Amino acid sequence: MPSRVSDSLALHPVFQHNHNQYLDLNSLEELPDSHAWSSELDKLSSSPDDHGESNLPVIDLSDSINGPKHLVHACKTWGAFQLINHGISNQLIDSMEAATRKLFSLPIEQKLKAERQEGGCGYGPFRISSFFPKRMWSEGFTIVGSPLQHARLLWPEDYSVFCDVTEEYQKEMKKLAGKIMWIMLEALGITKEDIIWAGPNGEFEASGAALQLNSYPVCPDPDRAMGLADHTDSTLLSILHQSNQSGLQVFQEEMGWVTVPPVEGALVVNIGDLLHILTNGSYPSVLHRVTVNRERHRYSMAYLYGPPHSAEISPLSKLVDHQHPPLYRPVTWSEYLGMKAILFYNALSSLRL
Ligand SMILES: O=C(O)CCC(=O)C(=O)O
Ligand SMILES: [Fe+2]
Repeated sequence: MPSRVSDSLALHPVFQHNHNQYLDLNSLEELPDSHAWSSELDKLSSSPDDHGESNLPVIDLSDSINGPKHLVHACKTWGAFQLINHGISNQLIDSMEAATRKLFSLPIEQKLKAERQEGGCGYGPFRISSFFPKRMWSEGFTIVGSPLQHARLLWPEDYSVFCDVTEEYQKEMKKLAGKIMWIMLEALGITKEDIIWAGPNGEFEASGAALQLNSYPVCPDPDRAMGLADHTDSTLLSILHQSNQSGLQVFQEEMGWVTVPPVEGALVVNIGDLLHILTNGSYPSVLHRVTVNRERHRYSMAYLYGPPHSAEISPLSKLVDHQHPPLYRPVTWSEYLGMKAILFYNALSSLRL
């Protein structure tokens, strides 16, 4: 049984890319055939229905009267929201974004020194790339715990700046994720005693997480390319910072694909599959994807938050009764990552009772 998130990422490797996979996207003037995406590759109709102004709710975490109410409504109807006044300093977010830009601006040969091995941490394409015959217009960097080992390969002389900001960012994100969890759960009548793995103080001390840094270079033919194909996250929830460039879209039943524009100071929160299971479907996970553009390089930082590695996640007993039977069988995060690596879109439904 793997003991950590990084071990289970490594145990469930994705398609092994060879080096010519790593075209330097920044230097291409035409879209290569390998990256020419066709609409059939998307699960849902992929016409980029840009609804202009997003209606994704913006929630003010400092508003203790209305904030929680609006947050819960957003979870039920959208599976996502933008969060402002979340307490993470602009300075920390800016420093983390600067570190992300610095990383991706390294020459490709340098980035490949920290190439992701066997599906775990490091530099490489998105893990979900294996499910698609075409490549996505993006590059990623996955961090679980300390990035020291990889940062040393990238910047032998000067790795501590990257490590310090990354560790501080992860620490703050973990606190924020725990806070959001309790707002969501308390609204459903769940208390600290109901979730053993929340720990004695309900602080989710043993929770697991990965920090996924993403880069979407300027694209010569954005209408035929895909930054990140539609997917749900295999998390409890994910907290995303997007640089000042739109591209993220969430799928909403009535509206189709809706663009989530960057809002000054806001973090985007997405519900993942494990919270969907835990809440017996009350908070559905949200399908999302990323489009690219020809004007500006886009970056994002996704904090992927999950339960302790071996905790069994199943619908909370308080949310289950005769009228509401449990919809999913128990699963650990590790097991679920393994299922997602094989079944992808069908992983969640394969757990249906
Ligand atoms: O870049 C984005 O906006 C989204 C990234 C994302 O969905 C992910 O890393 O899972
Ligand atoms: Fe995602």
